[in-house]
Amino acid sequence: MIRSRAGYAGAGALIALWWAGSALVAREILLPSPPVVFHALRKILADPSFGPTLAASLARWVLGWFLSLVGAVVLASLAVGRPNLARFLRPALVTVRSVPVVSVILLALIWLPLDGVPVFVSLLVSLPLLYQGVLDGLRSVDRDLLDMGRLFRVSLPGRIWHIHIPGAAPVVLSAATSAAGMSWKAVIAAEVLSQPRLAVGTSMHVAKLYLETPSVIAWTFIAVLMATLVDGALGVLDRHLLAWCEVPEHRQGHEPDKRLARRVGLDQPGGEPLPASPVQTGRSPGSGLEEEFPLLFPSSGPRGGRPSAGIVLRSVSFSFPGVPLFENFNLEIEPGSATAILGRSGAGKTTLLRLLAGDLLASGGSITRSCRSNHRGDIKDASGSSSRGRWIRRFIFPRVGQEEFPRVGFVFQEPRLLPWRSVLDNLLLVLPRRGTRSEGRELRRQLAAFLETLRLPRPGDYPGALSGGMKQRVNLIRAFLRSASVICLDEPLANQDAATRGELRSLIRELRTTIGPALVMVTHSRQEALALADRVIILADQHPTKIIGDFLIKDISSDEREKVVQQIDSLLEDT
Ligand SMILES: Nc1ncnc2c1ncn2[C@@H]1O[C@H](COP(=O)(O)OP(=O)(O)OP(=O)(O)O)[C@@H](O)[C@H]1O
Repeated sequence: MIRSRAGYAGAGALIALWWAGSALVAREILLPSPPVVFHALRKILADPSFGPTLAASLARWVLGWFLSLVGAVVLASLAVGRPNLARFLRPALVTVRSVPVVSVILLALIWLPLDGVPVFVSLLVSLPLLYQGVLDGLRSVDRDLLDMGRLFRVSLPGRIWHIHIPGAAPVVLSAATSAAGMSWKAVIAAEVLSQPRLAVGTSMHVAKLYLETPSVIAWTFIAVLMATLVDGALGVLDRHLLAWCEVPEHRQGHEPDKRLARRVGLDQPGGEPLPASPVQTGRSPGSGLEEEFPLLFPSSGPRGGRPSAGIVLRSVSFSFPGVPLFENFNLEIEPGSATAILGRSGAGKTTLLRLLAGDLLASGGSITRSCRSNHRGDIKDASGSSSRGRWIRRFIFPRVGQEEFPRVGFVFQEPRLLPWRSVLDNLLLVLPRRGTRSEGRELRRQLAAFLETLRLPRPGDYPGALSGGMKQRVNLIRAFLRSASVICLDEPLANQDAATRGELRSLIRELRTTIGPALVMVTHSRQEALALADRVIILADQHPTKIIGDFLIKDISSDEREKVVQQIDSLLEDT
């Protein structure tokens, strides 16, 4: 209120100054008084050609700005992961940015028809700003979220819509607003010089020719007003888009999301949050998950059958530049087993997990994920050195891979949830889109009901409203959806307090018992490995690494277990 009062006072002072100046000059042709300009403004507004004139100028402006936005998005998307292309484009963009607008207009006058000049100028003036804004926006997108999208084989359009756009929007919008203001001024200047038939700039030029100073100032007012209105409209768009891609205050609390409630068909989504207690669904493998939640745990996918997958690594080689991590590396993960990988920091545990998950491609040897389908025998998904077919499948048609067994789920050390999406939408992201609206609604209903059985957060909550432990639960659930047949867990209990670790361990056991995948877990904690795994592997602290300990700890007596624990401890001390 105070700000707007101050603003009115400022505007009043400006008009008073103008009035006093015009009285002092006392020549209308040099500085007309406000009433004279107001009169000229009324005449312009009453003229039937005013609407079409303004519309034509706005159309040129918007067209040029929009083409520039499209060009900026294309160029920046290509340049974002390619530093050489970004460097290649830089001189051209710096040149365009540095050339005086009037030079651009004069050249455009030589090259283009009159109507095209303002559009071209608007495009060229906006392009460097928009390109830089989109590039900075895309660079600011969280890499971890992008990795998550890729690992869960979210389709390219899905990743663009759910991760890239919300992640980049704040930076892009601010650049788009600045570019819009600059290009409007450039359009008016281009119209003054090119004089297309219907144009604000042409009208100003004509008024100036006849020394109608009040009309020139009146048209200037109209131009300023239009720029202010468009700025305001962009501000509204800004707020709407930011509300969509950011986490507004009210979503961080425990307010019920009524729209979501309707979407999932839950009667009381805003009820008290369920207590964070260990999960007790009392299920066992094959206890009817497929019947109760057929869309989450399909029993008759394209290949059919409850999955029980294993992974075999044969003579695998893999290096990062200057770090030969694996050479002639062999490992076999049994279907349905739970394997813990221990070793010093830097030994290559996470890299091994990403190779198992298919996120990294081995440079040599073979990695075979296979599962026994109930319906059609063995199904294999072999990967080794990269091939074009595999590249196309992973990046262009990731859903195709997702529909196939064996599916691999991944649990990250940190939750990697989209902050601008609810828990439900975070989980839906990794599930295939349903064909019809009713199928989609049914999928959401089943997901919400499944979360309820697991005492997970209310589906409408946003990650910002959840505790670290709750977020990690969602992270775990996400990996187990769609009947994943192998789950890779990268230090899933790190950064949690003792009580939460206990709850998360219970959840992992529960999900494993209920869904039945093979688990491969990287951990630094011997206790965790012993609590969750039935096999412990220890990697040497050397490059290339090798397995220096491989212990089966399932169904062994407490004496044997004691011995194994001592051996593990001594190997971990030696590494
Ligand atoms: N993207 C990368 N580019 C280059 N080197 C990498 C990359 N990722 C990992 N490395 C290197 O590979 C080695 C193994 O890394 P990795 O993360 O697999 O080890 P880790 O055993 O999981 O370690 P930690 O327990 O600390 O997570 C390290 O020396 C690391 O510096």
